[in-house]
Amino acid sequence: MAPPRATAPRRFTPQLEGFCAAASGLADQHSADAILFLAERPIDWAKLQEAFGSRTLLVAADSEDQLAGAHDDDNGPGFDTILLGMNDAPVFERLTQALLEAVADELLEPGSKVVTLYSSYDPGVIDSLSLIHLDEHLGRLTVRDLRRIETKIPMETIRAVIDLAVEIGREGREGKPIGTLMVVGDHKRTLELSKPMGFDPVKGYPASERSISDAKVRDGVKEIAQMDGAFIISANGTVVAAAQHITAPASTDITLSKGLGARHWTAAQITKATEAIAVAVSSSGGTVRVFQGGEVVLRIEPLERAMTWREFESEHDGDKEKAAATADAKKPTEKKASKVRSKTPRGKAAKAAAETKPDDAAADAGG
Ligand SMILES: Nc1ncnc2c1ncn2[C@@H]1O[C@H](COP(=O)(O)OP(=O)(O)OP(=O)(O)O)[C@@H](O)[C@H]1O
Repeated sequence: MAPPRATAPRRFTPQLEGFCAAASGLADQHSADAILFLAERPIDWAKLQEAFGSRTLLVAADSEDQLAGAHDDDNGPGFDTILLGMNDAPVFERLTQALLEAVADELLEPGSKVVTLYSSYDPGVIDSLSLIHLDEHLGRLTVRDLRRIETKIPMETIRAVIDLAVEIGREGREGKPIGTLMVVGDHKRTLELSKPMGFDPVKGYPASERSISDAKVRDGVKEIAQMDGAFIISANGTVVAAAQHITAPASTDITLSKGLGARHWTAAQITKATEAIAVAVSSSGGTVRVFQGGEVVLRIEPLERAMTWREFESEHDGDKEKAAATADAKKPTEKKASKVRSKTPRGKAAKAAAETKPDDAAADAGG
């Protein structure tokens, strides 16, 4: 394990000044959307802001100590901050996580260009600069990303459901976009918080004919997804019920971005009330959002290139996690994915996105 990084304030050295100027120049030359500063200790934040002028600056760090004074509620300059808690991870993993979280918190668009400033050779000294195109960088969804969704539900089931959701979001049905909601795991409790909306098309079929690992069942799910309501899927991947109205209680400590309606609030609420994971496909745009514990933990954008489940080799424990290339990855028009873990203090931009409370959403959705 790496030693904890020092948190004594860093001097604004001529080298740091030089890197800030270089980052600003690079950002201007490439019309970058933001500059991400990976801080390892507090800094003269006012000077940092001065160095970047009106350019959008995000500050990421592993601990609150390292961000001391950088928040807008600290009488500091008020940067958007991202808390990582990945002290012993290699710098490129921390950068990736910072970018993913910035997308999750809507501080960055998934297709943004970002100049990053960080320390890679000399701990605590800013000595490196990169220009990152998020489309390319976040397009590789790793098994490790999914492992961050801590759950008892087998990864195979989660991956199969996400693959299916991504297909539904991309393809729609008969040329029309469709949205849907799939609630996975903790199905007994979820059933208690649901009621049929009418005809349940999977009722009466034996469990062996309702497994989402079966291509025919996946086709059936795509067909049924046009109907109102949610699918309830057990942890082992059996479609337990379809066209269900989820009646999970509204929770006051859920916040979602403005624009997300009843389907997404339902996903947040059912995952707050149970151990389930919910996968929502938006009918407007095909974005897939994965919810756990009442919040979005993964967002997959309907981008142009293939989504790949990349084999990931852990640098920490030597574990080699096999991600079989899915059938999806071989299809020519597949989407790319970006990953989200919402555990950061939400920044200014996210707040500016005027988050709504459940009651507002219910009103928006007409009930
Ligand atoms: N409590 C619920 N249980 C199951 N399905 C629901 C529930 N609430 C809404 N839905 C489904 O979500 C559909 C879309 O609702 P709404 O447009 O308000 O959601 P949304 O979050 O804005 O999703 P989208 O981005 O797809 O429009 C409804 O027609 C219904 O099928």
